[in-house]
Amino acid sequence: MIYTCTLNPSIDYVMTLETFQAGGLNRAKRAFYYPGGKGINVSRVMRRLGVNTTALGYIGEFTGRFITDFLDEESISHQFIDTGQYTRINVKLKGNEESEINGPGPEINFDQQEKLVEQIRSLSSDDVLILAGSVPSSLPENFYMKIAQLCTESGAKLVADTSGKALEQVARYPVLLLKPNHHELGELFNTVIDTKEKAAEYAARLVEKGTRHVIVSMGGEGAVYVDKEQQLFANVPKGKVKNSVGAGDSVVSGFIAGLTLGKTIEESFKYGVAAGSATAFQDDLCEKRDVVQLLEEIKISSLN
Ligand SMILES: Nc1ncnc2c1ncn2[C@@H]1O[C@H](COP(=O)(O)OP(=O)(O)OP(=O)(O)O)[C@@H](O)[C@H]1O
Ligand SMILES: O=P(O)(O)OC[C@@]1(O)O[C@H](CO)[C@@H](O)[C@@H]1O
Repeated sequence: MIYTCTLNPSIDYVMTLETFQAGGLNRAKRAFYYPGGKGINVSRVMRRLGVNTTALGYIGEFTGRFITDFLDEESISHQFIDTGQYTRINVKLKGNEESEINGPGPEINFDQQEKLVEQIRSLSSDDVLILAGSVPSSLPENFYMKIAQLCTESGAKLVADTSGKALEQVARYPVLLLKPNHHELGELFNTVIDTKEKAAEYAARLVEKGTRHVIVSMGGEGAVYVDKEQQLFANVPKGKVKNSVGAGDSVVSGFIAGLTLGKTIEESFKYGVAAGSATAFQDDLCEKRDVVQLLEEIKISSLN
């Protein structure tokens, strides 16, 4: 079974405006409400691509119920732990440029932490766990590392889409897939990554540490894939970016969905990049037909 884990889910309250002026009254033209949080986005995209997952993590109160109702509606199974506190609402403003205000997380007490640890401890080597998004400040700083350790012990395959300290911690474990963007990868190695060659060079260091697949997304500049055998570059399709929220999550979803459906690594990488761009080009997350349509615009070339 494939599980996603979102420690800090959200309702994404997306508002479109002509322009956004800080310090003034702004009126939105349109507003959308989506269940959010990186792991939840991965569950939603994978479902659309024909792969079922179970969503894990913490939710609470009516904002949490909005998420479970939405996932039920989309036939996505979930086993969330109830925090008894409001799931946050993240505000996404789409004016002349995109601005985001992400809420803090709830207080997760020791019992609630242990419940998640138990869920993860019960996974087996047949399972994949996709861990994505921020860690609420009430959780120990090494919580991602604890999860990585549990997966290593059980043999469950771990996928992580994170940054900063959490990325540094999970990269010490034998992870199935890491998908930093080029800024996050640069931050990890205290450097600036501004070319595909440099992205491949630093991704290869993660592979040396034990990660099986690394994808470095570089926004509109393309994406790089590295494993022990190959280093690939994919261009991204041309189009108008309407919404970058969830684009990175869609890359993870497309790649893992591809592998699950029996595609080759190269095809799965292409599928991931197509899913990322298909999400970037529309208001909500991508639909399968949009992903398939973009595939022919993506060319894969070798970097080694
Ligand atoms: N200008 C663009 N044109 C086409 N596709 C894009 C563009 N920007 C982003 N994408 C798509 O979105 C994917 C992820 O983008 P990015 O590298 O910004 O990841 P990220 O920072 O993890 O994303 P997120 O905004 O979801 O956090 C890219 O690999 C690509 O498929
Ligand atoms: O605060 P975090 O956990 O880093 O990010 C949360 C978030 O911005 O990420 C998703 C897009 O990737 C959104 O659905 C959600 O609002």
